[in-house]
Amino acid sequence: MERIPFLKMTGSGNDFILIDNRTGLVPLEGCKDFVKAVCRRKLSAGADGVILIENDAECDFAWRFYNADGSEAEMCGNGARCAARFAHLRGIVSRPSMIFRTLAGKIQAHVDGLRVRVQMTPPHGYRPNLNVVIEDQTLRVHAINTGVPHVVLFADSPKTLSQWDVFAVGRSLRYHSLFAPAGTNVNFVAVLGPSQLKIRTYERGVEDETLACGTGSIAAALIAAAQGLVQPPVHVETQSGETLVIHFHQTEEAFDEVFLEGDARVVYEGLLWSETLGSVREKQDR
Ligand SMILES: N[C@@H](CCC[C@H](N)C(=O)O)C(=O)O
Repeated sequence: MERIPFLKMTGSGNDFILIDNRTGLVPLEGCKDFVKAVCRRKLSAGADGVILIENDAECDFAWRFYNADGSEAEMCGNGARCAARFAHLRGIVSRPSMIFRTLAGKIQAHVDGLRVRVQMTPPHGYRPNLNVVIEDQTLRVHAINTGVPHVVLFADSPKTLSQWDVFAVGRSLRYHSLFAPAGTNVNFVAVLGPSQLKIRTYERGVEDETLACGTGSIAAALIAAAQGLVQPPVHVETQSGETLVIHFHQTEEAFDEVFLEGDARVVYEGLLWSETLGSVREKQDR
């Protein structure tokens, strides 16, 4: 394999490896192993996911988004913000406004320096007030699909939120039969004010708590609004300490005009060497 140029970017603590794949440097078939290898922290560049920028006949570009475990996801809000800034920085799209294709649908984005705002596809599959039994406790959760599936649980206070065992509870809900076969991302949320939330997210495909999740923050804002707890625009404080802003219109039947806004930063640029990928693969195979 040749050396592959990439940018490492972070969307509020959700980190990604972005590759301009318009010439097919990374073959899409069988790229699960490649993704798993490059996302392994300490053994490679390490990231929550990989974004491949591809050609598209109709949009400015298309993307393929992969979680760290190699699974492909329909959407990623923080990744979408990084992809838009990457496309602008790399001259793939010279205009600050662009449209790109994802498996969830077309995404419009606007880049203003570090700040990127993306318009999301319409949320669907809202299932409020589900009582879910895990081990000896019954949890009240609310489900929604904001491009990928999410559930939201509300904590009584920021202190309760900080004490929650996000890994254990998140993992139990992620694999709960109620959300099978796709599984779900799991968001733990505290209300801080009339337009302010704090969030912790267990991410499907990373299989751990991440420092931020864009579609999860949107799910939290929409569900909190539906429950009468907040009003837009909603500021969501993530585990990285950075804040995401969620804009939307709420009607009696639906939410529309849903936007996610926040910073998308470049951490470094580099070349992936195949020797690293090879050694990681050998270790995984053992
Ligand atoms: N972190 C992302 C969501 C990425 C996809 C997710 N892990 C899944 O597989 O559903 C975001 O910022 O939205």
